Amino acid sequence: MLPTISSMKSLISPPFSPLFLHFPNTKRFAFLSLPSKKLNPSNPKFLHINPSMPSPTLPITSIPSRQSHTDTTQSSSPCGEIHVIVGPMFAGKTTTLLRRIQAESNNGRTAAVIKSSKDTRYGLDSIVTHDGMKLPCWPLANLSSFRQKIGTDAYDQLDVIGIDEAQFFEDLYDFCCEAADHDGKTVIVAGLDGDYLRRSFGSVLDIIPLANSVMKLTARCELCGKRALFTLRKTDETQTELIGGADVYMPVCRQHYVSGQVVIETARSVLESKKLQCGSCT
Ligand SMILES: Nc1ncnc2c1ncn2[C@@H]1O[C@H](COP(=O)(O)OP(=O)(O)O)[C@@H](O)[C@H]1O
Ligand SMILES: Cc1cn([C@H]2C[C@H](O)[C@@H](COP(=O)(O)O)O2)c(=O)[nH]c1=O
Ligand SMILES: [Zn+2]
Repeated sequence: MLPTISSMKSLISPPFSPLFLHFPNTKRFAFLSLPSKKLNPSNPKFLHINPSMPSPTLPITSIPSRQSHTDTTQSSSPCGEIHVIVGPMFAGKTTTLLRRIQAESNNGRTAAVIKSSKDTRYGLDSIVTHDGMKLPCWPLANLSSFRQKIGTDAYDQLDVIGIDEAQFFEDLYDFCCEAADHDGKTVIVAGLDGDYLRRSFGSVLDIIPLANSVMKLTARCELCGKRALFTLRKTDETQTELIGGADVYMPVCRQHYVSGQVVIETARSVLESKKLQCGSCT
């Protein structure tokens, strides 16, 4: 069963700033406020996205190990990286982003995480996964405001920038170019590749040519348990951007996406013809 917001609160210990810089005698990984059982590397959930979920479908390339990271402090010209995590809703994108950020932080790198301020589901200043893991973040309307929001000095000291809900940022491409190519940051981006109609969503697919690695995750089809590649919208709303969770969306396999869309579209046209008939009665 998914945790409710109130039960999630009991998992949360949020006294941390979204950005932890070099504090003497302070381990920088402390800034993650995850349930401790999930932070324990001996817990199988730590190493695998979720035993209840299928493993990721073939990554185009896998995210490289820490050893392969360029040490930007040794280099005269900064050399950043871009890693992209995509998939339908409930696939574990936020979970993966969060674990990756934690791993970077454990390796002594300084990290900050950004999410879109459009998503106010769990309060503005936290990223929360569908199963209740949480970390502080910078809620922003656009990425170009990030440097000014955290301050230039803090930005310069950052090694790693995580971006969640990347589909909502119009300036994703320019920000990633600038951060990785010019500023030497490692940028880890998580977002939906497709919307509920399986159309390319925002600029997520545009940054694939910039990326060091791309990982497509899958969820479990809510109707048959097979790998879910797509997100089905259960309501009749048609705008592209519609914030919601399991109340509005469900992960589905290809077969159930197609049959689900047929059901939803048939229901919609029946309702519309009923409305028309009613209108002609009066
Ligand atoms: N149909 C579902 N409804 C609600 N939660 C789900 C569903 N399927 C999987 N989950 C949970 O969501 C978790 C993934 O959450 P999260 O990392 O926030 O995914 P994403 O960012 O891809 O939407 C899974 O580990 C699982 O516990
Ligand atoms: C498919 C689809 C999703 N959205 C919204 C719904 C959620 O608020 C986010 C996705 O969150 P997650 O971390 O990937 O679970 O995007 C939307 O606005 N339009 C869509 O078509
Ligand atoms: Zn299915």
